[in-house]
Order: sequence, then C-alpha cells, then structure tokens
Amino acid sequence: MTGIEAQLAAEQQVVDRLYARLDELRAGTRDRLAEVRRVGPSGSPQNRSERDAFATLYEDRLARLEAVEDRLAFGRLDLAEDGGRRYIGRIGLNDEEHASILTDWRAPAAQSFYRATSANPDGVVARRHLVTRGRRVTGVEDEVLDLDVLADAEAAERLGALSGEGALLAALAARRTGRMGDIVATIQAEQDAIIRADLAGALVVQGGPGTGKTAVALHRAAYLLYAHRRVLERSGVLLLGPSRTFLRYIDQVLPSLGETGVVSTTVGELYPGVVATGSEPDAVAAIKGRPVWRKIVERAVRQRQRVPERATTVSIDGRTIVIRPNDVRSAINHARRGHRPHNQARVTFVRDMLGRLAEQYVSQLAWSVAPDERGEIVEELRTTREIRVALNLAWMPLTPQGLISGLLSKPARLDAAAPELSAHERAALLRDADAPWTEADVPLLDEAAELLGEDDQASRAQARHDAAQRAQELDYARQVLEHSGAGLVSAELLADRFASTGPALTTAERAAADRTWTYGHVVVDEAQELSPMAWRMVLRRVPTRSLTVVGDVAQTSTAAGTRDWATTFDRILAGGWRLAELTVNYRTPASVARTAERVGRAAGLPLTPTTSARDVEDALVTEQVDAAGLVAATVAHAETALAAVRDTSGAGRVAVIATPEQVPALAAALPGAGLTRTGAPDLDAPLTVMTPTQSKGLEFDAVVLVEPADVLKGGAGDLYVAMTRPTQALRVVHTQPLPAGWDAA
Ligand SMILES: Nc1ncnc2c1ncn2[C@@H]1O[C@H](COP(=O)(O)OP(=O)(O)OP(=O)(O)O)[C@@H](O)[C@H]1O
Repeated sequence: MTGIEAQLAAEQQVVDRLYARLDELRAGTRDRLAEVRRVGPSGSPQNRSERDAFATLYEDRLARLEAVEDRLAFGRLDLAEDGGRRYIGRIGLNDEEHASILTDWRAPAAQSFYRATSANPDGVVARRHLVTRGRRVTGVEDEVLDLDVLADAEAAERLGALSGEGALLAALAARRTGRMGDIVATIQAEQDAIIRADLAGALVVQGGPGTGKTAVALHRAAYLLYAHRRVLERSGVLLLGPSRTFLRYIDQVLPSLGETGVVSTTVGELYPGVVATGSEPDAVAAIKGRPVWRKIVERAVRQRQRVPERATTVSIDGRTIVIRPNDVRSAINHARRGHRPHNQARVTFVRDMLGRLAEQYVSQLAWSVAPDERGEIVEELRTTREIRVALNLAWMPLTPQGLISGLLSKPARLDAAAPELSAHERAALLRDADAPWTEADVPLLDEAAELLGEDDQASRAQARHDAAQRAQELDYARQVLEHSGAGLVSAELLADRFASTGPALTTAERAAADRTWTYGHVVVDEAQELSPMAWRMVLRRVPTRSLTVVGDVAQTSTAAGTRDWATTFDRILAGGWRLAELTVNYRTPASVARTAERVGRAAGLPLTPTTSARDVEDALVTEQVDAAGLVAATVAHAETALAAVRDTSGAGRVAVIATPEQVPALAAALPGAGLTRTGAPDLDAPLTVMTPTQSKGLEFDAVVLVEPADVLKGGAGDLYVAMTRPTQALRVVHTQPLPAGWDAA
C-alpha cells in the first residue's frame, strides 16, 4: 500500500464508524417514532396532542439525521496539544460513551477549521479536507499550518497527498444542478467571520456578484439556530428572498445543514392570506414604495372616521333621538385620544355615542332609570338599524384589503389621502377595485393592518383564557420532560406543540400563518430590491432588529430599491447597523467578471470591486450577427454550450438571458427550454430562458446573453446581473454595438 492509500484506508475506517453511528441514531429515532404512532388514535385530547407533539419531534429529528448523509464528515484538525485530532462534519456525533467523535461545523471547536492560517495557526498543526463520494473516502487534501511540523516524517507524506486542485477550486468548477449546494466544507475566513457574527443587531453584508452572500446568509441562519437554539427555535427565523424561483433554488441548503425550521418567503407573500399575482410598471411600484405612504395610509384611515354634515333623527318608542354632528365629533376625538388602532378605537367611539344617545332617551322619560334598565336602553339603541348605519358611516369597521383597494380605486379618496403625490402620480396608481394585488401593495396592506387592528373584544377574552391554559401546559410539559428525558427540546417548545390542535404545528408553520408573529432573527437576501415601505413591513416582524441583510447595491433593478445602504438604514435603523464586505467572487471567471465590472462602471453603477477566485479559458465569447440571424445564433450557442457543460449525471445548466420582449420568441425557438406553467424558468431543466430579473441570485455553468444593448436599456443593474451568472462561459449574441466599457483595456 502506498502512503496515500494507507491514509485513505485509515480515513475510511473513521468515516465508516461515523456513518455506523449515524445509522444507529436513525434507527433509534425510527423505533421511537413507531412506538409513539403505535399508540393509535384513542385517548383523551391531552394524550392525543402529547402523542402528536412527540411524533413531530421525532419526525423532525429523523429528517435532520437523513439530511446529513452527503459528506457527513469533511474535515480534520490535527491539534498541537497532545497530538489531538478532531473530525469536523455537518452535525455533532457522540459515541455510546458520550465522547465526541464528530464536531458540528458550527461549534466553537470547529472554528479553526475555517479561520486558522499559517500566520495564526490557533493551535492547529494541520488541516485536512476529506473528499468523499457517497460513503467512500476518495481523497484527502492537507494544509500544514505549523511549519515546524515539516520536520516530521508523517508530514512529508501528507504533503505528498495534496490533491493538486484544492477542495475550493473543485467546488467552484463543479457542474451546477439547478439547486444551490452548501459550502460547509470550504467556507473562507472572511465568510466565516460573518457567519459567526453576534446575533444582536443588524448586520448588512455588501458584496459583488458571486461573493457568496446567499451562501453566507444561509450558513449564518444555520449557525444562529445552532448557537442560539433556545431562543430561535421558539421565535423562529425568517428568510426573505426575491422570488419563488430563487427560494426553490436555495431550498436544499438549510436541510443539508440539518436545519428545517426556517420560514422562507418573499415580500409579496409576507401578508398571510394575500397572494400578489398582479403586475404593474416599475414606476408605479416605485411610487408605492415611498416612505410617504406611512402618512397616506394613516390619513386614509382617519378619513374613514367622519363627522356627518347633517343631524340624523331617529324615533324609538315614540321618543326622538338625534345623532348630532357635534356629538359625533366629540366621540371621534375622544376615541382617537386613546391612540389605539381604528377597529379597536371604534369600540370606544360606539360606546361613547351610545352613551350620549341613551342620555337623550333617558331625559325624555318621566321616571329615573336603574342601571340595568339603562343597559337595556343602550342595547336597544345599538340594535336600531338607523343608528347602526349612522354610527358605521361615522366610523366604519375596516379590513386592510377594503381600505387599500378603496384608496387605489376611488380617485376622490386617493386625492384626499395623498396630497404629497402629484396628480400625475395619483392617476398612475388608479386601478380597478378587484384588480389582483401586486407585490408593492403588500407593504401597504401591512401598514393598513397595523393602523386598523382587529376588533379585539373576542380575541382579548380568548387571550385571557389562553394564558391560563398555557401555564397548565407548560407545567405539564416540564413534568413530561422530567420523566421522558426527551433532550434537545425545551419545555416551552413542547408546550407549544401540545397546545396546537390538529396535526402538531411547528414554529415555522405557526409563524408563517400569523401576520403579527415576531421572529427572533430575519435574513433578507437580494436586499437591495426592498422599498422603504417593504423595510417597514420587515422590521415589524423583528422588533429586536436582529437582522442579516445581504445584497449588492450595484445589482438593484427596481426603482424603489436601495443604491446606498447608509441612506436606507441610517433612517430606519438609526445607528443600529454594521456593514461587512465580501470581495472574492467565487462564481464568475475573472475575464467575465472584469468585463462586467467595466461595463457596470461605464454605466455609473456603484460597484464593489471583486477579485475572482479563478479564470476559465475562453470564458467570454461574443458574436455579432444581423437582426435576421439573432435567434438562430442564440439557439446555436445555447446548444453548443449545453453539449459542453452537460455531464452523465445530469448536471450542467445553461440559461439564455434576454429582455422580456425577446424571451417569448427565444423560448419558441428553443423547444428544449424549460419553463414552468406560469412561464417562470424551470430550474430542473438543463436549458432555460429568462429575463435578467428572473436570473437574479441564480447561477448557471453557461449563459447566452442576447443583445446586451437592449438589456442595458432596462437598467445597468440588470445587465450587470445577467453578465455575472455563469460559472464557466458567457456567450454574447448581438446586433447592436456592445455597451460602453466592454472592450476597454
Ligand atoms: N467558500 C466557498 N466555497 C465554495 N463555493 C463557494 C464559496 N463561497 C461561495 N461559493 C459559491 O459561489 C457561488 C456564488 O455564491 P452566492 O450565490 O452565494 O453569491 P452571491 O454573492 O449571493 O451572488 P449574487 O449577488 O450574484 O447573487 C455559489 O455557487 C456558491 O456555492
């Protein structure tokens, strides 16, 4: 056996033991789950919900154990102290005697795997990357950090085992599958510092394309869930991405890191019960994104609290009751003074008005009225139709949908509520009352929901009842835990699960269904696209302001988005945010990235310069054709690129990126191009066609970019995004001259 073979064999033994332990844990969890399920559907509701809670717990645990199969262990640290050795993997594992055999990559003991350098070895003599295929160890790659060790014979052998292409470069050059993978084995030091940053406060990460912002944001979510499990497991973590396609692209990363409980959604879906399917010009969305809507919505609400012009006279049992404008005005002012939401303050208004009307009634009686008789009078007044109508007209109970739809479809209401907007802008906003909601409407609905509140009489009674019940459940959960030693889960979480009726709901499910849920941490990706109103909605979800915000102000494509973080955050997070930067582009070959930066700079984008981790030969090819040949040339490039990047396992992805106007013709000419039924790009297809906006956040082995001059007209950020999507090759087909900056040296 050669030295390398012997080392592989030794590592294989270790890895075999780790997988054996994983299998044991899986089998144990499966047995427990089967045991819980065997109990059958009988028993008291308490027993049933307890069983459901445990079943969910074991299902979660099993899902976590199943998800870490691939590259369970990927690293080894050889420590200076006592010749110790530590294996690093996706999760931590202990043997039967509770001794650690695998260290979770997120544990403090794993940090030096990512941070140690030869200048600062941090007690590490050598770091080894294990290359595995399935459960087989196929290679090792060593870095010796403590050079003194070179004197020893084993080290010399180790250096002989260096795999030539490092684990990082191998990962960067790997064929893409349409789904993002984790980077847990090759996180770089500048990324690790962000991943492990404190939970408190808002961390804004600015970085050019391909610098790993998405990867870092996801690994940070997994890290925070590990390091602050007690807090975050109950409050939940929210991940906001730019589109459903993007969320699909990243949806396997967190499970592969053993985390399944993060709520991922888009701004358009953040308001439960509303699906934003409508579209509108970017200029209209930009108007709706302005901070002035805080005032406009507030005014729109107040304008639905109205003093009538004339008195209304109602006759009840022969007595005359007059609803006087002055009384209504006083009652409105009184109700407003409580600063409660509209629907809650309405209760005060109605009570006040009924009190005044009851006074009128009583003053017409010849006898004095006992308190319970007075109550009956108030009730009679309350249920008299004319009075109900008059009080409703003065203070209508409102839904957010009703308020915003009325505002956007009735010119008179909009004119009255939005004097800050020009007549031209107000005209642009008008739409039918039943038009579908757009993404930019959602923050307005959320704003309205805040100001309107619910009619909360019933819910307050329910809350009192729930609090008493909760105390009982918590007490019971503590007893269950004492006896069952379920581990890993807190009494609070178990009580949450007992409490939920029907199938036990997870924190994520409950959070996603509740508009007023406040999360323990929120991660926002492609954050440059959020409007000021969208930020208000997001911040409402996280009163602690514990946020990870990642984005690139050079890639902004919406007019309402951010071009400068300070302008956005100094106002809404006054002083409470910190900026980190990522500078190495792990995706795009250097020659492509340099051209993209030159074009972006020539177009005036606020670029963060990046250094590409690698270059690829002939990465950038342009072809000029005449207009008649544009589609055919695109098809030819797409097919050649596909043949070059496809491998036998089905990996390898090509995207044709073009303006929205050109996409239909190109999709028709490329019958193999995958599109979903809604016309969105299908990430599972080897070849797909999309707009620059749809390509945001995604990546492909090769990109065929059609007519960059037209893409540039849609926005320089769009062109910059499109050019920086490929990991291997950018092919450009054009009839018009290439944009400024392209050919400059
Ligand atoms: N440390 C790393 N090891 C291996 N691959 C990495 C590393 N960091 C980033 N990558 C890879 O680089 C690519 C780009 O990463 P990612 O999509 O997170 O970048 P981004 O900054 O969000 O890009 P964009 O702004 O263009 O959307 C991904 O394929 C990612 O897996």
